This record gives sequence, C-alpha cells and structure tokens, in this order.
Amino acid sequence: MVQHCSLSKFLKAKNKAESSTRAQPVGTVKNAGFSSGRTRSEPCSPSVQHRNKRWISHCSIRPIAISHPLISQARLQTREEYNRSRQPPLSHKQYMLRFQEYIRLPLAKRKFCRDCQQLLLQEEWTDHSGHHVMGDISVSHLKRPSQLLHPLENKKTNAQYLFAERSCKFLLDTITDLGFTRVACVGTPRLHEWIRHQSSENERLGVKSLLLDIDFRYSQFYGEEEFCHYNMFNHHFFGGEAAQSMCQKFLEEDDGEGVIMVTDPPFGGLVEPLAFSFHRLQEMHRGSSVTDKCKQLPIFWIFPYFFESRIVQCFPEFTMLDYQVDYDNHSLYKHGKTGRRQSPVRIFTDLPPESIALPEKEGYRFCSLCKRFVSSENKHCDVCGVCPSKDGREWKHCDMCKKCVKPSWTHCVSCNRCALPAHSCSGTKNGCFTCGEDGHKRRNCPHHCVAGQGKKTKVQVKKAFQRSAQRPVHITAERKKRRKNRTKKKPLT
Ligand SMILES: C[S@@+](CC[C@H](N)C(=O)[O-])C[C@H]1O[C@@H](n2cnc3c(N)ncnc32)[C@H](O)[C@@H]1O
Ligand SMILES: [Zn+2]
Ligand SMILES: [Zn+2]
Ligand SMILES: [Zn+2]
Ligand SMILES: [Zn+2]
Ligand SMILES: [Zn+2]
Repeated sequence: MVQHCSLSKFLKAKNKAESSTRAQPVGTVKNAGFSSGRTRSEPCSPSVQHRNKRWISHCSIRPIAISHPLISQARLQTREEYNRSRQPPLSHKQYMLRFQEYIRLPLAKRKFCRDCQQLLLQEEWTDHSGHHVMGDISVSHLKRPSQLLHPLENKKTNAQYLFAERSCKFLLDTITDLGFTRVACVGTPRLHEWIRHQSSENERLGVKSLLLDIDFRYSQFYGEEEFCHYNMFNHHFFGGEAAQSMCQKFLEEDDGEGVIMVTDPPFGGLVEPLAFSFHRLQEMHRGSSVTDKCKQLPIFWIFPYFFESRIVQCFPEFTMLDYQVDYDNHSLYKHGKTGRRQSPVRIFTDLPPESIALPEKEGYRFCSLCKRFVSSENKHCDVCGVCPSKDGREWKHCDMCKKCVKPSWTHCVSCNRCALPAHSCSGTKNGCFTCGEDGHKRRNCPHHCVAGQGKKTKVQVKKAFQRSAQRPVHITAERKKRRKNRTKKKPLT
C-alpha cells in the first residue's frame, strides 16, 4: 500500500488539474421533501403504493432550470412558484426542534408513520390513525434512518439502492487507510450513517461525515451540520446560503486537508450535469485560498462500469477500480460469487489506484504490471499490456481486433470485429451502431464521444448540462415502454 505521504504528493502533483467552468446561477429546481401539496394534518392514503408514488414525485431528480436567455422570465417565474409550492412544510431547523422533542419522549410514545415516512409527536397521532404506524422507535433506529425509511423506488430517476454492509465497510476502511478524516457523502446516506455509527462506537476512528442528498426525509434525523438538502444535478442547496456555507466550512476545515467526497448518484442520471456539480464542489473546497490552488478534493464516484468513457471525458484524471460495489436492495447489483450475478457498479477515482487495496479474501489481487488491484478473473494480457476485463470475467485477446474482448464474443469475418455469435451482421438491428454492444443505441453509447468526438471541452460539458436542464417534463408512453424493456434483467453477454 502506498503510504499517506505519497498520496499527498500525488494530490499536489496532479492538481494542476483544470479549473472547472463557473456555473450558471441556479434558478429553480424541482423540490424534494415532505410536501405533497397537503398540509401535515390532512390525512394521506395508507397504501404503500401511494406512499412510494408520493415520495417519488417529490424526489424526482430531473434538474429544471438555470437562468438562460432562451427561457422567458414568465416561465422562470412560474417554475419558481411551482417549486415554492413544493417546499417541505417545515424548515430543517424546525425538523430539528421536533427531533429534540421526539427524543425526550419515552420509548413507548416514540412512533413513526411508515405511510407518511415521518416521526410522530403525540399530538399528531390522531392525524395518522389508520396508517401503518411503528412504535418503540429506539435510539438505534434513529441512528440508522436508512433502515427505518423506505428506500425510494423510482427506477428511472431516484431509486435508492443502499450499500450492503460489505461495501460500507470496504469504503470506510479504505478511507481511513488513506488517512482521510472527513467524508462528504453526496447521495450516500447509508455510508454516512455507517461512518457516524462506527465513529461513535470507536472514538479513535474519528471520521466526520456530511450528507448531501435530495431526500429531505433525512432532515428529520440529522442536524444542519450533518445534512444538506442538495440537488447534485444542478449544485443547488435548498437551504440557501446558510447550508452552502456549512458545506464549504466542512470542506475547508483543516485547510482543506483530509477530506474526500464519495458519491453514488442515481444511475439514470446524466454524467455531465453531475460532473458539473462535482467540479463546483471541488471549487468550494479550494475556497478562497489563493496560495493553495493545487489542492483538490479527491472523489470516489460510484457508477456502473459502462459509463467509464463518459466519466473519463469529464474527469480525465479518473481511473476505474475493479472493486464490485454491492447493494442490499438490488438483486442485479450483487457481488458475484457462487453463481450470483456480478455487480457492474465500480468506483471511479482520481486517487492513485495502487494506493487502494482491494480485499484479497474476496479474490482481488495486485497486478504488478498494471500497478493496481484487479479481480481474480481479470488476467493480464501481454499483448495489450493491461488487465483488460471491465465486467470481472476473464477476457480473451483477439489478434484481428488487436484488443481483448468479452469471453462470449467471437470474431466475425463479415463485420471484421468481435461480437456475440448471434449478432446480426448488418450491425445496427439490435445493438449500438458505434460500439456494437447490445442494450443501448448510438445516442446513448458510452463510447460514442470517444470514437467520434474525442474528449469533451468544458463548454460542451456546460452545454450538455444546460440542455439537460431544459428537457421537457413529459415522457411519452412509447419512450416509457422502450426504457422499461431496456431495464429488464439481461444476462451478461
Ligand atoms: C443509488 S442511491 C445511493 C445510495 C448509496 N448507495 C448508499 O447506500 O448510501 C442514490 C442516492 O442519491 C440521492 N439522490 C437522487 N437524486 C439526487 C439529486 N438530484 N441530488 C442529490 N441526491 C440525489 C438519493 O436520495 C439516494 O440517496
Ligand atoms: Zn401517516
Ligand atoms: Zn495487469
Ligand atoms: Zn489483449
Ligand atoms: Zn475480433
Ligand atoms: Zn457480423
């Protein structure tokens, strides 16, 4: 393992990194939170389905608008009004006052409404009669809100896939091995609570965590120094300047040393707007210090491996680790052992890969030629000079294609490339025209820009962000159907 001093040397050296583009001022965003257009005392449906729908609609992540010359003032105003109407009924401060009142209640009086996803004070019980109400909410429940709250379930926008303990443990062990003492958890509520839990059990660990997430339910459990209601698709702090400066203070503490950001965005999200926000968080971390411009906030960005080229376009210094991130509530994204599917979710980082030891007891090994830890099946190819596998299986070298390919592919003479034996030689019927892979079309191809355009400029990234911010709200039934088919379980090909 590379020592901590070499890590900081590395960080210094690489921080000649591009200074990212200044964001357009964020105008309006679609809000998330408890508000459903009804007041807290109005009854709400007890059905689980209804509950999920309600949360999904409030936590949908499509970034709406930034100030833009093509968006009329009137339209911006309408959106602002709409967003105001979606604000949660209480402020973060008010939720905290409620929480203090709540923890003073005896255990028998601590109730939680599962339909409304809300901690209940005694005077609210009658409003929730007929709802699914849990009693005896203990301190350990309150310390593990991600286990109490129902994961949001909208597959397209805001599915809350929560880390399995194995992944939380791996992430925290790695973070502490690398010498970090503060973690900005962007969209990683379970990691945040794991860090807080472990740090309270073991004082010597001493790792602090700040959660930034759009899921406003967490403000019932965490104070303003532990949680910011944040939209990572347009770098918007719902709590305004106060919340933003809380985050800045956290990032700048200890002169910006010892802090890392870990993010696990919803996979349906576009890479560019996310990268845009992460660059802005890095700017916040650099703060106003003129002397130490080279200091950069390191990132663990957790995302599926097939987004590698897109992420690398936005963060050229990032590499992908072989570690397979595992989730509790996603049957597809499980660590592969004994016939289970392998998880396609990986960690992208600007830290040197050789500094991140992957657990040997899970089959990872160090490749001294690639100078990084790789999965057990990922065999080094002497021709390509790398351990080539992306999906964790052993890939094979094709002399005709001059690269390593998936084990299930064979070389097709008419297409002059490797593909699945059952592929259609016209090349375009089912798969992607650019890379030939099934499961997506050319416009969504993660290799598309690499093949066609090369690295994206900051202006292109910014434009993509703006375009995504202006997309219409509606999705046609046809598009919905296509997406549904795409997300159906598919075996590895
Ligand atoms: C795939 S889950 C990751 C959870 C993580 N694996 C964990 O266990 O801690 C995505 C997370 O991002 C949050 N999220 C979704 N859209 C967001 C947005 N626009 N801004 C900030 N957070 C968002 C969700 O609430 C959720 O917590
Ligand atoms: Zn209720
Ligand atoms: Zn290798
Ligand atoms: Zn090869
Ligand atoms: Zn081939
Ligand atoms: Zn062919």
